Amino acid sequence: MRLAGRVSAAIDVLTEIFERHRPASEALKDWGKAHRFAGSTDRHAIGTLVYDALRRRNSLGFRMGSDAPRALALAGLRDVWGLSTDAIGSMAEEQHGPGKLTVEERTALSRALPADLPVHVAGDVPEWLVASYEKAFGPRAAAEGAALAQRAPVDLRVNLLKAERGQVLSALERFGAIEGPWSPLAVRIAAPGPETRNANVEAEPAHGLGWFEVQDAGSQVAALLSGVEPGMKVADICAGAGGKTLALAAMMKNEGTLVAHDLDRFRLRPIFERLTRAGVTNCEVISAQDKGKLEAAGPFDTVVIDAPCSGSGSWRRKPDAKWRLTPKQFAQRIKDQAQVLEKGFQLAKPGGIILYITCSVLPEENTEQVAAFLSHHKEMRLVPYKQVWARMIGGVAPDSADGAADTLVLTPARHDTDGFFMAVMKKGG
Ligand SMILES: C[S@@+](CC[C@H](N)C(=O)[O-])C[C@H]1O[C@@H](n2cnc3c(N)ncnc32)[C@H](O)[C@@H]1O
Repeated sequence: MRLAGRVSAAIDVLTEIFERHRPASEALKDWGKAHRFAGSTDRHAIGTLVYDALRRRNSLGFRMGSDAPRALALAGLRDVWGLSTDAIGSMAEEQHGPGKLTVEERTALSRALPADLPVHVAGDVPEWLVASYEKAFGPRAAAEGAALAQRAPVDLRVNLLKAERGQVLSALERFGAIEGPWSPLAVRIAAPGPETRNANVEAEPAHGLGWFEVQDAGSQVAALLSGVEPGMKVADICAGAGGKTLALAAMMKNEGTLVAHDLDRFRLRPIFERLTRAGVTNCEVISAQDKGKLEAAGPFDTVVIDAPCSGSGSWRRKPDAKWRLTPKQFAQRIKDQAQVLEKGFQLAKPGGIILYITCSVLPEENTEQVAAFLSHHKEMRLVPYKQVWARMIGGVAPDSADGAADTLVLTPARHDTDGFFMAVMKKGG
């Protein structure tokens, strides 16, 4: 396929996503199934344009005066792919292309945008969340939003139960793998562009051997700040597919007890295969159907709560979720977090640690949630994250993106990771 055909396909996929409220990944998969003639390079380029347009829906829509699929795709070619208006115009008129540009489209594609764009446009943030962004980041709200609207690299966590970082770097040399930021276990592969294919690292023998897992460097830091050590009794009570669980098991060197639990047994399902591949031998998986079993396994030295959240810190990777989130869902997540924090409190032993994590940058889910929890539990206190960082990671800990002294917000703009929040809390003692 030539670019013209790929752009038309991207417009069709965006239409499907908007009109039928489909997740982008599913809409793209279905398009591929229905157009078997398209090769993997075509599918990759179409997917790249779809995701680029979704990440920057507000700013691209502002440029065009419309956020219709065609407008977003054309503006994406201009603002993200760097094509000139003339190049877009010629492409559009080719066979299978999206059709001749109108005079209005040409004007919109050629104009310079004003410097003082509102935050929801400059930062590609849903308008109803601007107040939250400003609460977190003050005058840097737009810059933080804009960084969350860029393509993201692929980060891997080296599994020390099976390999060293040097081995993984060598195994993935042809993908241009380099050391990732902050975590001593992080390996990074640069974000792919339209012409550079995604590194399908999970198809590599080194992945099959359990040498690494795909995990953002920020998520790796979150696991490290749990402070867990070999021999401890640890519960990961929102384990999902086990991203943090695997990291915790490696930190424990398979010594001690690790319990992985999740309310949703379907989310938990992939954990079994992942634990086996990673060589984890000290983990017991307890689903919500095993009534009373989690409580009976406690109390725990450390309870890790990787809480359900808006996912705002992952919007580089799941940009459609950014526009799908509703105030009602957001309010529900906040209630869920309060509930799971209570559960964690019950499970932690006196003197134990609770690590509260979200993959969000929004204060309602982060500092405000923790403040509410601490106000109900006078025996809980925050352990400044820099103390734990010094012990577990070493070197100078970065400042939190929201300026907080004791809790840490990592962001793409400030730390070159996905957005994450972590609060380490101690129960009495
Ligand atoms: C952010 S995801 C976990 C991601 C996972 N820890 C990882 O690293 O891949 C949050 C999880 O919390 C689970 N969850 C929500 N409410 C819960 C509750 N009250 N108790 C336990 N798990 C809960 C959800 O099913 C979801 O799998």
